[in-house]
Amino acid sequence: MSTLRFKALETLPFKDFRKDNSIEVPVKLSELFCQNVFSEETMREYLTKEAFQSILDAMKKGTKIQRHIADQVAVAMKDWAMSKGVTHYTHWFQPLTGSTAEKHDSFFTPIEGGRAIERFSGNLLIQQEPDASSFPNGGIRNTFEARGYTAWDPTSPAFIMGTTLCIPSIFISYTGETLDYKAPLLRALNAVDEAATNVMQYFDKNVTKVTPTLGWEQEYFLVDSALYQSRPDLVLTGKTLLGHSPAKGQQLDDHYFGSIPTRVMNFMKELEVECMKLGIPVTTRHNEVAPNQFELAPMFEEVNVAVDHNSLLMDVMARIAHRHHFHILFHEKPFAGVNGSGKHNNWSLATDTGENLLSPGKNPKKNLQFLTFFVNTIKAVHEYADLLRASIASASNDHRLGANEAPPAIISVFIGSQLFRVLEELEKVTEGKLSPDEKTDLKLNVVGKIPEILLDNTDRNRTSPFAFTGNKFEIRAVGSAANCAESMTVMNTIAAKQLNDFKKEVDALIETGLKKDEAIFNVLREYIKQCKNIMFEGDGYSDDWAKEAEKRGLNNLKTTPEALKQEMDQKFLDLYEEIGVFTHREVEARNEIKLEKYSTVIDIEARVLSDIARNHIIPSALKYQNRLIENVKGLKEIFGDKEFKTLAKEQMSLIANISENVSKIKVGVEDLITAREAAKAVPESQTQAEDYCNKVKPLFDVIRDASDDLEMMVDDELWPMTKYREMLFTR
Ligand SMILES: NC(=O)CC[C@H](N)C(=O)O
Repeated sequence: MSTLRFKALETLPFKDFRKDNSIEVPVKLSELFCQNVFSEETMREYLTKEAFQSILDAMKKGTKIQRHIADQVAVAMKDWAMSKGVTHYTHWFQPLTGSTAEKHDSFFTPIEGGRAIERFSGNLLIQQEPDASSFPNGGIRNTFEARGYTAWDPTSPAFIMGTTLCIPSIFISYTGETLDYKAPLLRALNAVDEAATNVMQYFDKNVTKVTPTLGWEQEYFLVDSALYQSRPDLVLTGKTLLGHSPAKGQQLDDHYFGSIPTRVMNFMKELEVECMKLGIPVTTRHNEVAPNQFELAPMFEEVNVAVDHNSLLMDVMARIAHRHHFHILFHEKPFAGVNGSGKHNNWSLATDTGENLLSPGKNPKKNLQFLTFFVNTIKAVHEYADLLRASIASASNDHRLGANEAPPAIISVFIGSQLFRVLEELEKVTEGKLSPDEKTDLKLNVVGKIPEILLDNTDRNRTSPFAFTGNKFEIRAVGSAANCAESMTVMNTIAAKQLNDFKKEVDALIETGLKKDEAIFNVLREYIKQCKNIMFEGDGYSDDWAKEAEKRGLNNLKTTPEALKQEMDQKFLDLYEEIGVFTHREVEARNEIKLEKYSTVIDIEARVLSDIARNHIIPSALKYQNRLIENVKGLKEIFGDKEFKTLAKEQMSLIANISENVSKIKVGVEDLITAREAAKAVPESQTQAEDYCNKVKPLFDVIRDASDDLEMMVDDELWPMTKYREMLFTR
């Protein structure tokens, strides 16, 4: 028993340090809230009135911060941070690598006479110039203009991690193109603010700002770190590339919402304390459906801050997990045969007068307002479904979509049968002017009924990629490893475009002499007719739905390369330019980056799988086969030619079976290597990704099937790979 698997398992027998790693948690978590954040309250304390007002204006109205104010803010930030033991600062940003980036610089500055001081200035706060040549740029940056800039985003508060002051920032190229997730998101958020505020003038002239909100739900797996280290596939790819499913998985539904294992609870508690200090308002924790799968969710926040908080959280989670001897898996499908992990994005729009625009109100006017934003959102998804699909595309999410409570790749909208009936009523609204009777009927019996309906809206559909859940839309298709900024940029861009179009159409009807409400009803009626085909209430996994969706003209972009190809449609390029979110060049660059990433991920998986198959699986299978051969030989020696044939029948069939699977693996690996090399040599990224998807990836199954069969034959004591049972049920 010399394999890594057994060494890892030996460390497990629940040594005390693994069991009791609990920390003291104050009863009032609220006391910790924002302790490490340069929050509004802290700013009020540390800044002059003028500087404080200027930051508030920047946050709320997007006004520019003047240089002398930035200097004051920098000094205040430094003083506050130093009072908490901070020595360094960093522009904290989110490049297209998928993780966060930080380069720490010290406040320490030598001055004349062998002396030194701690210094931080407005210049350094506003802009940094990281050596950025190694970040993904999709060909935007040539090496001769390799500089990139990070610029302070005053709309997301600075925070302290360890002994470093982190300043949320955007990341752009020397030539001004965005190279991160935040910069385009901010553009999309501004666009939807403007569009929604304009539409709100029909309903409430006091509204001067609309802020999109996001509440994400983060699903994840925890695996004992020793077991994790024993699986080269988990370490190098974040997922298991082989492994027979255990007899017991999630069939009994006994993990979901079950009592949280002590060691996990200790991890969660420490995590929550850290989140509180960082101002991440986490409120919910529970066991998810798959064994060793969990979820954490905060209160919703403004989208920009929510996105930053999610990126920050993922970083913090990984670190705290290590302290509890866990490794956290954010991969969307680390284990075959059980649920994968999503990051459902709950999206809505909030006004500066305190209203949620996707929540129906107390009177017919408010309900028409609700319907306006509700129908426009559905219409936006209808028009730009493929873009939404592309925003959630990744090699890892491909494994998750379409099974185990994750939605399929066909984008549809679920609103529940009762709201669906309301829309059907609205479809019947008369064209042009409405009679007084019809108006009253609409007010009382259709629009007026909405609040009641929603009170009773218990419909849930876990197979829907985009579901209305009473006062928000839940984008269920987003993967657990994704940066929510991607889907949020698309969501807010398409909502902005749709609301702009709506405003134009309603205004045009008002010009022809219709009353405002009549004009709105008329436009909504047409929208409902146009986008009915994207609404679907049934089972998203059924073959019937795939057929029906095709009839309805909805795309079923099953794989990332298909989705990314669609992203380059002229309609989408024009949309981005019109709303001012991306230039054509930026979209092309991002598309290129995603394609390259896809191919690279599959390439790495192919290599890891080949290595494991040849260096771990085949040798162990042969070792066991040799044992069997020895056994057969022994039987022959003892019992003689005739009798041994009956006695050794099982062993001989096993020997043959092992050989068959070993050859399948051997041939599979050879084919995989050939296909991988061919795909690697393809120069054009789209074709290359398609080759990796269609010619390389399918070969994984051949190897995996043979290996998983062997796992069931080979003596447990000789099997080198830590088993699913061990990874999923060690807590
Ligand atoms: N209960 C749930 O909502 C499960 C969701 C599922 N884990 C997903 O992949 O999205």
